[in-house]
Amino acid sequence: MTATILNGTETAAAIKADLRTRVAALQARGVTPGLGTVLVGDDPGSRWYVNGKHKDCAEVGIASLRRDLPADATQADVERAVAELNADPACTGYIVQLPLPKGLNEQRVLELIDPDSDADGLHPVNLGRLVLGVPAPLPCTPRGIVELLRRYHVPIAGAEVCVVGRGVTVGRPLGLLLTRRTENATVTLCHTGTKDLAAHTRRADIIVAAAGVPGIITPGMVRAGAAVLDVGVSRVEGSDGKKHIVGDVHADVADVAGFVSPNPGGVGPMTRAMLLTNVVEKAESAL
Ligand SMILES: Nc1nc(=O)c2c([nH]1)NC[C@@H]1CN(c3ccc(C(=O)N[C@@H](CCC(=O)O)C(=O)O)cc3)C=[N+]21
Repeated sequence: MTATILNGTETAAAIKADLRTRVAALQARGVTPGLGTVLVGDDPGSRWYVNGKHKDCAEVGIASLRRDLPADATQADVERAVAELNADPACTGYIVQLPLPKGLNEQRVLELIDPDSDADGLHPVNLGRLVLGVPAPLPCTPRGIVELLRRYHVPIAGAEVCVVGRGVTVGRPLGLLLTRRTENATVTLCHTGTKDLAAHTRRADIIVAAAGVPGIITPGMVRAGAAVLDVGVSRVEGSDGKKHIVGDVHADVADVAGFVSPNPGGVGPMTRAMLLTNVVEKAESAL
């Protein structure tokens, strides 16, 4: 079997085209949604992600509010940037790019974000709302995964989903999202401490690999025809001495699976599209 590619780049482009129309409708009513970012330091990866988010905003018509702080910014500096964005009426929602440089109290910063300005859906109050089933901005990567599956008509309701990874940005909230009544999947949440990982993945209709362990999902662990989504982001040095991004899914899985998400070009672009969606939805709901 050669798998159908779950093309996140193409799907994200379609979502952005739809958002452009919705932003134009908002602007016609005098509302311009704004996305804020707080970036601390000069980690090239973080800088690249934040630049990408502002490029996306420009494409869709969302205003960009950027707070770039130097690597030696103090806890008070970061907290001031957060307080400014909380108070800025032009800021529909914002994110604090993670990880923050060492020495800064990340948890404290995240808790200072106004939950109603949290574009990431990662504030403790919004994660709590997800647990309770109360409307809230949804975490972008889990939402992007569900949206990608939907657009390729991969059945979710009643499906056995094996999530590999218990991280706060992907695995854990994805389990919560997929088990809501509206998604109605059965989820097994595995992680690097799972005794017999293959026994769990082999039963799954959908495998989401978000452990951050290169190649942890091999062809023998995948049921024929299953959907396999690769969310792993590991930077490893190639034979050319350059750093490359490698995912959690072995390339040969595409010979067994029914659907695979490429990496890059799969869940990453969907994450960005869902961040924009959260901002546009918030602006629409405030009308
Ligand atoms: N507050 C916060 N919110 C985040 O959502 C957040 C964060 N911090 N910190 C870092 C992670 C990582 N992340 C990615 C988003 C898009 C791609 C993406 O679009 N990747 C492309 C290109 C990858 C490449 O070539 O480097 C792709 O997968 O095709 C990747 C990674 C969001 N994160």
